[in-house]
Amino acid sequence: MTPDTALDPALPNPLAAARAEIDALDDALHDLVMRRADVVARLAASRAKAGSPSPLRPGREAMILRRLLARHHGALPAEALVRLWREILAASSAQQGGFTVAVYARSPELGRVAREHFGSLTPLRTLPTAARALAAVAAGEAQVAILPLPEEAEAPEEAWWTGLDSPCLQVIARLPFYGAEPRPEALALAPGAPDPSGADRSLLRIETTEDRSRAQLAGALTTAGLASRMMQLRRDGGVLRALVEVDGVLEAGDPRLAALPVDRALPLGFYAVPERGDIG
Ligand SMILES: O=C(O)C(=O)C[C@]1(C(=O)O)C=C[C@@H](O)C=C1
Repeated sequence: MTPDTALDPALPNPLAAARAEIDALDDALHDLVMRRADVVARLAASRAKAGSPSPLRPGREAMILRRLLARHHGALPAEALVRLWREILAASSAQQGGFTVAVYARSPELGRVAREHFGSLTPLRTLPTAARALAAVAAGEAQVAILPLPEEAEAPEEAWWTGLDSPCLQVIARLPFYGAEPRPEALALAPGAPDPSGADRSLLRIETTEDRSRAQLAGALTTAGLASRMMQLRRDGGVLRALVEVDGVLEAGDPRLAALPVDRALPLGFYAVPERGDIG
């Protein structure tokens, strides 16, 4: 079967011929999807991932999507490819026991971002605050929390990162993973460490009781080998807290943290750098 840009007018019924070709392709796709699910079933039965709170591996998912996007061509929009695979990956997690997602949908768009990422069948629980979503995960009622990406201008009570109890809960993904359309962004948090994707960024909370300027903190971070891509500052009583984004994977025990002249430097997790491709 050679791909063509037009139906073949030489055929007695070009529409029927194209539909027969689509039916054959659907059967081949269906066979492959069923084969993929068999491999996932073997993976689940092998207990290779036993003991983890959920089957979700966002770093591995990011690697799969990046690889497919890099080889993608033709008429199917890349965004449609990602939507198809998000459903496949969600179904694959469901096959392995699944998980529930607690969403602080500060805006309806954020709920939509969560739904698109986790597919149409993953249970989503919408909660009225970030604290309630985090508490649902801490209590085991959900395995993943979706919270708005922090912004410096937001009200103090919205700044959930200032009290995040890491490493009990860590940032594991940034949503949406793909798409050029402006949408509110979210972070996914879960118990346990995230899995690296090969192109990641980490979040770090630093705390100090000394009065430091943004430039002083940025300088100290650079000296320690942790040049910040983004920094948000909060002053609360006598404590200055900064949320810092750095390139790469930063985990507890990293020697660069000990070099920082602050009272506390707490890694909050990391996420696969989203693919911001053009949507044709
Ligand atoms: O690789 C795994 O650990 C899997 O569980 C398989 C798989 C997949 O379907 O490719 C499913 C869910 C994970 O989030 C990542 C990948």
